[in-house]
Amino acid sequence: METVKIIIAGPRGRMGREAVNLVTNTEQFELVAVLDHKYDGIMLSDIEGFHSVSNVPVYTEIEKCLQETDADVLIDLTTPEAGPYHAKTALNHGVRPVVGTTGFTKEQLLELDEICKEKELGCIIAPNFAIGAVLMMKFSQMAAKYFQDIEIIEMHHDKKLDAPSGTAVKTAEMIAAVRETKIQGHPNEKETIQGARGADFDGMHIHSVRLPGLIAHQQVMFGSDGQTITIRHDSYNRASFMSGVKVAVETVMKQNTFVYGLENILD
Ligand SMILES: NC(=O)c1ccc[n+]([C@@H]2O[C@H](COP(=O)([O-])OP(=O)(O)OC[C@H]3O[C@@H](n4cnc5c(N)ncnc54)[C@H](O)[C@@H]3O)[C@@H](O)[C@H]2O)c1
Ligand SMILES: O=C(O)C1=N[C@H](C(=O)O)CCC1
Repeated sequence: METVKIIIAGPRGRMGREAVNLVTNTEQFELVAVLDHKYDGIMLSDIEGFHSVSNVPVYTEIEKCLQETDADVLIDLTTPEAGPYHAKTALNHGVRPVVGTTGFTKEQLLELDEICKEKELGCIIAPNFAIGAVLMMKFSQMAAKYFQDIEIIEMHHDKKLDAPSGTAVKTAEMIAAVRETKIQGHPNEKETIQGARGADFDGMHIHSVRLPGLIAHQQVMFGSDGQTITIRHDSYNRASFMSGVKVAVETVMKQNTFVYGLENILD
């Protein structure tokens, strides 16, 4: 495999730091630039925590970064505001996005799909890069064929911007694809405190927990007469996401389509 030249957006973030580690420690990957919202024009090695990373310029403007850098892939680990624009701009410059940033709307996903078709380029949007989380979603989809009453409880650290999590939305979408719409609970149920029953997705309920101490966790509960099943995944650190990022970068170089969800590229 030829060396893959990579830009990372959000390098100083919790995920971005892990991604810099991954890229700089993977033989066939090369970090060619980073995109931040400050420190334009300096080198990454001048920033605390990155002294050993040599020859990587910092940009604050994506257009300039893409024009001045010869890159194959943009890994985006930023915010729901910045991520969609970064992915779109990368594609328009012939650079393939691998996006971990969550909080994209359906319309934004559709637009990226259209640009991929037009440009014949690959793009991977993965709400969760942890292989265990992908299995949790697939197992939940399997269980939903037999258990139609479902509550999704996602639990994250309290610095998270979007709710529900991208993983919870993706799980609900995967379940909705195999389950007939069902309005759950008592037909006359009423919330005496707004939000008590969580968000409604096709009759399923999604509950978002935010607490310091947590990283990324989700349990999907299924109920039927006299029995329940709980399918749960826990990420205890952000290294848990990196094998998925590596597979996504390798895969996006080989295909020219839009992919939403790591389950679509894992064997
Ligand atoms: N897909 C996954 O497996 C996965 C796992 C963890 C987190 N996430 C998602 O990844 C994103 C980042 O998470 P995090 O915990 O690292 O957040 P974070 O707040 O620690 O990091 C985000 C970084 O993005 C930078 N940033 C913000 N706006 C920017 C811009 N316009 N240009 C360049 N950089 C910008 C910030 O300075 C910050 O360093 C979130 O959307 C989160 O939900 C996804
Ligand atoms: O830390 C976060 O933020 C995470 N977000 C993703 C989501 O929204 O599903 C995945 C796990 C970590």
